[in-house]
Amino acid sequence: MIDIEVLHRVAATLAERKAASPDASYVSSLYAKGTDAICKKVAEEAAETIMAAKDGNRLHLVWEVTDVWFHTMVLLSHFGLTVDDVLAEFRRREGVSGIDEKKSRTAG
Ligand SMILES: N=c1c2ncn([C@@H]3O[C@H](COP(=O)(O)OP(=O)(O)OP(=O)(O)O)[C@@H](O)[C@H]3O)c2ncn1[C@@H]1O[C@H](COP(=O)(O)O)[C@@H](O)[C@H]1O
Repeated sequence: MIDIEVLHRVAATLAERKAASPDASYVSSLYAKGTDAICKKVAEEAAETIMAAKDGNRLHLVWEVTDVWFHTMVLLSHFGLTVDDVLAEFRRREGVSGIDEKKSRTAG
């Protein structure tokens, strides 16, 4: 199993890119364009993920999901958040059945 340290290293690079020139860094250029542009990339990569899945292309699916993860990490970083905030939320939800959680929303 590949460890998740690569996500932490990428997150650290994303934080560093806040001080970089948009001319020299794709991530800095996204920060400079702002929230709407970053969200647009997330939406584009999500659409490409759907197309890869519908084509049944497993390699493209991995590429596109990686693009989605990467661009959502840029979005988190833009808001001062990191992959650790998402991992903490996964930890909070761990073991809570999605079915039970949905039922609890309407209970009472
Ligand atoms: N993981 C990635 C990563 N994944 C995808 N991409 C880029 O995401 C961009 C968008 O992908 P597209 O297929 O939509 O490309 P495109 O059609 O040319 O983009 P548009 O013209 O539509 O904007 C491409 O330029 C990819 O190279 C990434 N760019 C950077 N990283 C990581 O971020 C770090 C910092 O990158 P820089 O800021 O560029 O140094 C890198 O060291 C990597 O670790």
